[in-house]
Amino acid sequence: MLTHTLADLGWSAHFMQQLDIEALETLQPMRVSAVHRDRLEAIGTAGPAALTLPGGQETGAYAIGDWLMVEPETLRVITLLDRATTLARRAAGTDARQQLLAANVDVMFITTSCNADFNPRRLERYLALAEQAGITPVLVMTKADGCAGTEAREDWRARGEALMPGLAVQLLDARDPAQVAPLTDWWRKGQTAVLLGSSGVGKSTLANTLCGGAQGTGGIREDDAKGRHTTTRRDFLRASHGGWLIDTPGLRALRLQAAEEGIDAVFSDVAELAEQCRFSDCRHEGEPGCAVQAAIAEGRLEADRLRRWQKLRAEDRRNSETIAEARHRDRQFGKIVREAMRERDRRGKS
Ligand SMILES: Nc1nc2c(ncn2[C@@H]2O[C@H](COP(=O)(O)OP(=O)(O)OP(=O)(O)O)[C@@H](O)[C@H]2O)c(=O)[nH]1
Ligand SMILES: [Zn+2]
Repeated sequence: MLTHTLADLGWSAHFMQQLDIEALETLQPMRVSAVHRDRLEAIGTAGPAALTLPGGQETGAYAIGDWLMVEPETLRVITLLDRATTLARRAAGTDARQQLLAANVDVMFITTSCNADFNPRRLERYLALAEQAGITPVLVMTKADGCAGTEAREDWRARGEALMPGLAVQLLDARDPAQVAPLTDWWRKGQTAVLLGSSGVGKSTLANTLCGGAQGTGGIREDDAKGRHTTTRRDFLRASHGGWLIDTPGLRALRLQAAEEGIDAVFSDVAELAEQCRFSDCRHEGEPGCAVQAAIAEGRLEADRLRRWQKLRAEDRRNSETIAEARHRDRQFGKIVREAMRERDRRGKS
């Protein structure tokens, strides 16, 4: 059986410093590799294990990639360590609760193709998400083999690089291991990456090339309890260079929320200009002394980029407001419940 050191699994000072000597001597760190409704799967230096939760706890509070301190004999989860990074999304429908998708992610491979899939608005959303979460984004542009010549390739690269100042961009054929290998420049041994991108851009192909055929697209075949073959998807994959890839369906299409700082990081060129406007509440719509409009007039900034920044900020504000409103509603509901209980107590006493 393949065993890993803690460093192989992504352990770092961030987690170490949360522990005292006693915890280090008596408990064992393990990393969550799968979250099921009733149990967790995790990997430690002694290998993989299924873990039980302390009485009555649900697995919803845990995410793939989490670090836990576990009692070695009983395999009981004792503590969940503070995350270095968190990826979450709003639960479906009107429910504004957060659904955890992945924890302790270092790199986000934002995947698009050198064709009509390339959509700045969508890609900027993903970039803002990464920036907001403190995860390094890398733009992976697949199907570069379809480009007609070097000029076309460089054209695509330039379009990728224009999405955010300083963005790392990699053009490649997702099926070719040699072209995929440079991604490890941003994704070292023990580090954890996620794949984001729309359907058909080559995420499964990329996962396959990165992690070796068996673990990618179709999942692995396992015998279930009745001896049947079942194909299970694995969401926590080990790449050949020793990095980890979290590839869960929920992650593949994330929506933006409460990401104002992330958005401004992606549009730092526009945000910096906006700070130089004469009026601090400048709407950049023709007010005097508008540095943004001046930059557009001088050809230093694309007018489209300003529009996309404004739209994204507005969208984020809308989504974030609904969360705040939902929290308010929850508090109101809690108040009603407490009042009802007090009323019941009063009646009980009289
Ligand atoms: N020529 C070429 N084809 C590619 C490349 N990457 C992916 N493909 C092909 O594109 C198709 C879609 O790739 P997938 O890996 O299934 O895409 P996906 O992003 O996983 O799609 P979903 O599972 O729907 O999210 C497949 O036929 C791949 O073989 C590439 O870099 N070059
Ligand atoms: Zn302005």
